[in-house]
Amino acid sequence: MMTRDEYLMDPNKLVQYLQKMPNEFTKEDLIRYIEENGIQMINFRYVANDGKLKTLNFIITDRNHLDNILSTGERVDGSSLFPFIEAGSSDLYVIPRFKTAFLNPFSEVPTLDILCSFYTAQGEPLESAPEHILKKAHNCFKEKTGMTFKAMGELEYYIKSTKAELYPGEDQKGYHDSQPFTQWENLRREAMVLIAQCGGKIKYGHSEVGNFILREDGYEQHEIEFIPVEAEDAVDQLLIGKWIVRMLAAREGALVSWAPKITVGKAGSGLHIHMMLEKDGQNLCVENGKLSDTAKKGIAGIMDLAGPLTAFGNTIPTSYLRLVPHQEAPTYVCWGDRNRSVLVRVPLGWVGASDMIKSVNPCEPADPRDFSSKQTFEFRVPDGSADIYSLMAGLIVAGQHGLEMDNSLQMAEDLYADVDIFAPDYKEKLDALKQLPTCCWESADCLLEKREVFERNGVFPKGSVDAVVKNLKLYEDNGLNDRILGNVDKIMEIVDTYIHCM
Ligand SMILES: NC(=O)CC[C@H](N)C(=O)O
Repeated sequence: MMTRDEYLMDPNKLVQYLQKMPNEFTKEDLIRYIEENGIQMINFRYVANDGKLKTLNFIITDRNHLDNILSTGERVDGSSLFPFIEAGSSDLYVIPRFKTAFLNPFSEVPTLDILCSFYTAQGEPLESAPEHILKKAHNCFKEKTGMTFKAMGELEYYIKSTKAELYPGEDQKGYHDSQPFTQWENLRREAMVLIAQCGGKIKYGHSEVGNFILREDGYEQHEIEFIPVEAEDAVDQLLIGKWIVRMLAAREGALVSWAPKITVGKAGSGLHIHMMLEKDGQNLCVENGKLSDTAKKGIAGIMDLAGPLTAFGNTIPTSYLRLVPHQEAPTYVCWGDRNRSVLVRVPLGWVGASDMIKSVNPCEPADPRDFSSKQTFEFRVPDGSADIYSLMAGLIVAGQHGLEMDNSLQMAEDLYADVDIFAPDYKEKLDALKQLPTCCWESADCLLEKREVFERNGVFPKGSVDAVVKNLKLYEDNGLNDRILGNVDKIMEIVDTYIHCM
């Protein structure tokens, strides 16, 4: 086994150490690591209200300066980062979270990046910062339920292809394509390596359904999926993942888009979130080989708040072009197993998998417990326009809401759909189901209607719900919503001009 010292002296081992002992990593460890590994720069990275990754560079020339920034963070202009902060009293502090440190894979000189939290000039956490809201939501969840909320995201994106003359793939049939039918597998693989080096836990990567080969400037769709970790880490990993994919694409002169929909009638890009509820290291989503009541209650909470959750997860007009039937995106509030037409999907249960494995590899009988530990439930509504910190906080609130509601199990039973909900013989049941909002305005109204649930226990401060609502309503007020929804044939140009999403 490597010792703490050996880990800290090897630049490539930093991530492994931090994953083992994240909370024991001190400022002294960091300084030692920086000095022993010849780190020349530090980047503070943070996310304010627009969901974008921000950067502040420091060059390390003097030990006192280094000690200083690590101890007290740095002052920044809050009014340029958060719309609700006034220029008159705008100073904020960004304080590095040591356990998030990673070696920047793109820097010219050895550089350490550290994610930061926002604090006020009085030294209090900035209540309305999404990262802080997420922490509050998770702490409250842990305290009230005794469980840990784990999650992982699926990053779906389009990347612009150059014309593939030799091996054009088939339009909208890109799922799990291999090179050379897909042009950007290398970039995806490189991204996976770099994300892992920066601390991301990845499950797999593959090419997705949506590829447009009929256009001169075709697009290919890809996906990178993570492994469940604590909610805060899951979000940090998605943030870094998006940044790495975009950086690699920029290096190739290729455009990456997280836009929810780039052509109507073709596959959109989602940001599905899988969730898992854990206690003492045990996944509580499975009980006696079946989906547990705990998981069903969590699912009910998410269904009950599905409308308001779109306010955090589907934040731009094109988000609502994605939520249409027959495109593997949800439109109605219901849940099911293995079913991609529903709002919450319970992926393939692994009950019985032990026999399956034994029959393929006779000498490797599988332990069924290994499979039940993987069980998650997946919220399929969000897309790349999500402010992922607020969205995750919202999901935690919704999960807790479901565990506390009296009628959760009844609701789960009533809203269970075991078939394709768009099949003709399901019509009557379909008509009885609640629909998701169809534009930003409606999602803002849904959030306003349920704001009390999100504001409960002080998780979302009042001003932050208002800021989310204001942003959503702006699209109607400035006419962008009408321009997009009234010109769906031109959506590509409009999307190109305005929105490629965080
Ligand atoms: N395989 C899938 O689940 C595809 C999802 C789909 N691209 C979406 O918009 O959500």
